[in-house]
Amino acid sequence: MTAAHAAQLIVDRVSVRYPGTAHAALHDVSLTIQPESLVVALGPSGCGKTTLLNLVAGFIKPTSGHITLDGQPVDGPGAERGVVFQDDALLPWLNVLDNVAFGLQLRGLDRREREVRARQVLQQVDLQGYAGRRVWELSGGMRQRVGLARALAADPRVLLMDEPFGALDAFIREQMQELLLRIWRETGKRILLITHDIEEAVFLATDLVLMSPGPGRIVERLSLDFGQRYAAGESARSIKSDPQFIATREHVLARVFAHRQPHTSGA
Ligand SMILES: Nc1ncnc2c1ncn2[C@@H]1O[C@H](COP(=O)(O)OP(=O)(O)OP(=O)(O)O)[C@@H](O)[C@H]1O
Repeated sequence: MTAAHAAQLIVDRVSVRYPGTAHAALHDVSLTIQPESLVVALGPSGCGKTTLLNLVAGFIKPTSGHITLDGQPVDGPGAERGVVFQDDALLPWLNVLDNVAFGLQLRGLDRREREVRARQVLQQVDLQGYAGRRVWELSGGMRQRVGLARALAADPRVLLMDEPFGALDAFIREQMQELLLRIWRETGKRILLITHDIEEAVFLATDLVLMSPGPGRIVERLSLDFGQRYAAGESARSIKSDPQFIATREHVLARVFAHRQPHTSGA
């Protein structure tokens, strides 16, 4: 193993075919997530985004190909890969603090250590005043922040985010994107995020991977710096009204439409 491979998440020529399906859900997909990069996989429904994330999370295994994190094979779920789901997947009978601390209990930290760590990450997601609240008392955006805090609590090497803002309204969604960029800058975590929202993808990604269905595959890769500009202090409004941002968004939009599966009549 080279030193360069030691600090990367590598998806190497991975294919997945679910039993009884006509097309591979993923065909020959390769992807490298470098330190401090924020990789966004974007594509229409059915292009294999969730399959890709579930592979990296270790929830499913590839039919062929390999995945390694920092030189170690990924062959099941692990605490070094923190997952944030679209529906927050919180435990409704626990309060906010205990939801965030839950995974730490499984890892053997004592009560005091768990609480200190949970309060620290709640502060990172701007929820310091909400530790004692029940999760059903929170708005959707707040619940997603608890989900993010829970994933961060274990100090994972990679954050995996499956349409994390998909259920939120447009205003809260933008706030969450900005919060994510702030946390990314503060923690330097590698992030793999999947979305079907083009503006979100262009705004957040350092590496944008465009996917297409039938079979699910990567059709284009772009290196972008809009998220880095936000993290460096430029306002989201100024970035999103920059002609370069608009041109990139339009390019991506055209590519996504060009690769949509044709609509089957009668389907
Ligand atoms: N467990 C499964 N069994 C059989 N086929 C599956 C299974 N999971 C996904 N698929 C199929 O694999 C393909 C890719 O699905 P996947 O959910 O990864 O795509 P996606 O891009 O995340 O879609 P969406 O945006 O709708 O969630 C689709 O054709 C889907 O129907």
